Amino acid sequence: MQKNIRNFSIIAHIDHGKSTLADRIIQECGAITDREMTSQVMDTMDIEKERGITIKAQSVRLDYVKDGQKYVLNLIDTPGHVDFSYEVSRSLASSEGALLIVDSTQGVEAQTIANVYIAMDNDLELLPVVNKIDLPSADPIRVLEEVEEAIGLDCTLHNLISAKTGLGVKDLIDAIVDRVPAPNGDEDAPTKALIYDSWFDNYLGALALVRVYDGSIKKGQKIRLMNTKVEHQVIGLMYPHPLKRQDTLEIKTGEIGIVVLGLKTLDGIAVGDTMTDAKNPTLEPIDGFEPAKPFVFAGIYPIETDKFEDLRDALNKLKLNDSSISFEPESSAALGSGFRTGFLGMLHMEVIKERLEREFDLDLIATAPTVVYKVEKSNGEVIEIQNPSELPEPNYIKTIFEPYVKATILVPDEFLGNVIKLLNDKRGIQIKMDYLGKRVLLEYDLPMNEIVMDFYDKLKSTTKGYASFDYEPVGFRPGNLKKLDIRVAGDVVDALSIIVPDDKAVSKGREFVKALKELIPRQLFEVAVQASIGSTVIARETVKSMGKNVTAKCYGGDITRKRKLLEKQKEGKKRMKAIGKVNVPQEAFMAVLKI
Ligand SMILES: Nc1nc2c(ncn2[C@@H]2O[C@H](COP(=O)(O)OP(=O)(O)OP(=O)(O)O)[C@@H](O)[C@H]2O)c(=O)[nH]1
Repeated sequence: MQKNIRNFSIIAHIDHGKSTLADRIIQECGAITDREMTSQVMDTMDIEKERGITIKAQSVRLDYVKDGQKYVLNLIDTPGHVDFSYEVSRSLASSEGALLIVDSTQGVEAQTIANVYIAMDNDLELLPVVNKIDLPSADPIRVLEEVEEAIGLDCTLHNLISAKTGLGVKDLIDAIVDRVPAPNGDEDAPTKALIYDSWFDNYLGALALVRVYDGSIKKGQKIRLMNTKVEHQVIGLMYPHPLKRQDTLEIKTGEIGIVVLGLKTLDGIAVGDTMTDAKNPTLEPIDGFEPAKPFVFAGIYPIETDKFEDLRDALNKLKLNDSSISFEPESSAALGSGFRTGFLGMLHMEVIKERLEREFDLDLIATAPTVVYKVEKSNGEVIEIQNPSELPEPNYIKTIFEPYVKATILVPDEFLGNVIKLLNDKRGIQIKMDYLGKRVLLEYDLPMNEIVMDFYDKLKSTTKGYASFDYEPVGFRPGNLKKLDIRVAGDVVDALSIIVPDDKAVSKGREFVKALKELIPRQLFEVAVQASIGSTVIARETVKSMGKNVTAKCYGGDITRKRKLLEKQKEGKKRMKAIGKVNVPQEAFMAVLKI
């Protein structure tokens, strides 16, 4: 019965306690015993546990009794990091309400605001929840005032909780039942369901997590995916649960559930697509479908050239689970054969690289990440560039367009000057500036490439860690940009080319070669490191020759020490790539991020 269903999400800034609260709600509903409750059931991936972040949205169906009435609560966990904001918006679209969690010792942060905008776009009932009230520094009254001021949300009705101790959590669940609206789909209409997550299970194959809006999905039904237009048979249906999923024959109107389609890949099961009945389809898909698009690209190369096929296999396997990764073979004069790989953002890139190395035992070199540029050529043709080295010669280019984002930043006013200076350095354009007590809320348009570079680290260090930041893409704009090449021992190293604003080309070039000089180890000969634009050299540094054998110091005496040194050298080599005669370490390919 729809009137006894409550679909809700939890939104919060990173570390404000979403996962902890989700675990506590699950426990309170008795879905998991204390013994089963390992540390944070909702974060299941190893890397999630290690880094303490939520990458994939997890959902769970819970039973709850209030005033003698049985309710089904569907808790839809959302990822916390900006890279995964697409999944946040799909998760929120599947709910009628959201708990807005704010840490009582921190207050509203950039991501709180960004997520609230998404929730408001989806007309969700927002329940303000102030967490961590067990901490001595908790200041819930100030935090509630801030929520009212920054978000304009009426906080007369609110919940004060400690997700850690469980204080206030039962009252919160009662509030969910009372205040989150029940779904009100048309039970007799053709099947209409939103895929809001999909993943790959080694036993069951591709799985789609859906929210049913109208009609129902039945076991054995032939369904159609409206965007990809493919049809599949429903092999099985389950209700989601982090430990023990429950089989069912039907997912009814207003419910969420997992659809087993018996497919060997995730291809075509795109998050955001609408699932309907193949014979009696609904007329309109659920709107707002746009597939998750990679925004950041980097070259990934095996250090040992014969591992190219292994890398391809590994990427194919990861893609089964994560359809947002894209990759195509590319070859680099400097690095050999590898793949140009697309990611949702920097964290996503780090996670994938780490998984490739850890789960597939590969030694990899990654080039500095770059955004996608659109180039209008003199002949009118428009091309997309995922790799700076693909940029056509200047006389073939009419305009280069670069992607922009809308950035939301919250910063204590004492650091406002630093942050505005940083944003100006990063070519930011101010849209909005509002005071929020002792903090300032800034909205800026920024070239995305500046964020891919070390914007976040700089923001943190210039504000002693007190600023918070979130962003969303807002399309392409023309830029005055040039390609900067790096030559090592006279040869252009394609994997080190970058695209820079014209007026910063010289200073960037100087800093880049300085950084490289420090990173390229001394060789047996002198190595020139130069920056050039076209054929003009704009900066140069020299790596002096080392002259001596590293083991020479050991006088041939202490063999264990000598072996250790050689071992160390070998370790060092693992992460080096020979470019011509010069060994270049991994760090050099990332050096551009630090200038
Ligand atoms: N003292 C105290 N600590 C809490 C409370 N709730 C969460 N924490 C701690 O705060 C930290 C972050 O909590 P998480 O639940 O991982 O935060 P999250 O919002 O899920 O973070 P992401 O999944 O990365 O977005 C953890 O160390 C928790 O133990 C609370 O009520 N009181």
